[in-house]
Amino acid sequence: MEPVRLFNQTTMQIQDCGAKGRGVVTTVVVPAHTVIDISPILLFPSEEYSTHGQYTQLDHYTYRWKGGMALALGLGSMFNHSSTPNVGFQRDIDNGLIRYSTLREIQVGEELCISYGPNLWFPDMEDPQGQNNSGGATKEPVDDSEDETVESFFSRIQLSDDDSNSSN
Ligand SMILES: C[S@@+](CC[C@H](N)C(=O)[O-])C[C@H]1O[C@@H](n2cnc3c(N)ncnc32)[C@H](O)[C@@H]1O
Repeated sequence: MEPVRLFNQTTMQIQDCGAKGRGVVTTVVVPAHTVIDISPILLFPSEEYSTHGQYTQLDHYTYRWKGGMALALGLGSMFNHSSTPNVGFQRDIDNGLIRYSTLREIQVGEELCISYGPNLWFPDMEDPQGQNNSGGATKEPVDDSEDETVESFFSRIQLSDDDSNSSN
């Protein structure tokens, strides 16, 4: 696939990311803590999702949401997973939106990835030896408490630092 420039996102492109399929890549340096996308969501009520949606391609793209499962329209559905994400996201339930922001400075040509949480339903190509790399697990999308915000990301990093200090 040839990289596709987006009309509404002049600094991002969708491109082939090998075994992960399509992904989002930046064509400029993006500073840390920059909101890079706000995706409106399409809500599938719980009953409709459990009867139909979960048996379709939608199941690879939806986020857990209050009252059902949500499809992020636009760029939000194109972010691949990384266990060391460079993008965090925050659900805005009241407004039916997901906000995506960078967790660190991102360089030209880097892929933008979010964390899907601990229960992956595919083998993780970014982390083949990873402990969450259970490929084929039942999909269990992250819930609200697991949203990777800039704040939660940095507090998690802080915890890891503490852990490694204590084991030294
Ligand atoms: C929300 S979609 C992301 C966009 C998708 N790559 C596409 O081309 O439409 C999620 C799917 O992307 C693939 N994917 C995402 N992150 C991956 C990773 N780290 N390793 C392997 N596959 C990944 C998996 O097939 C997953 O079901």
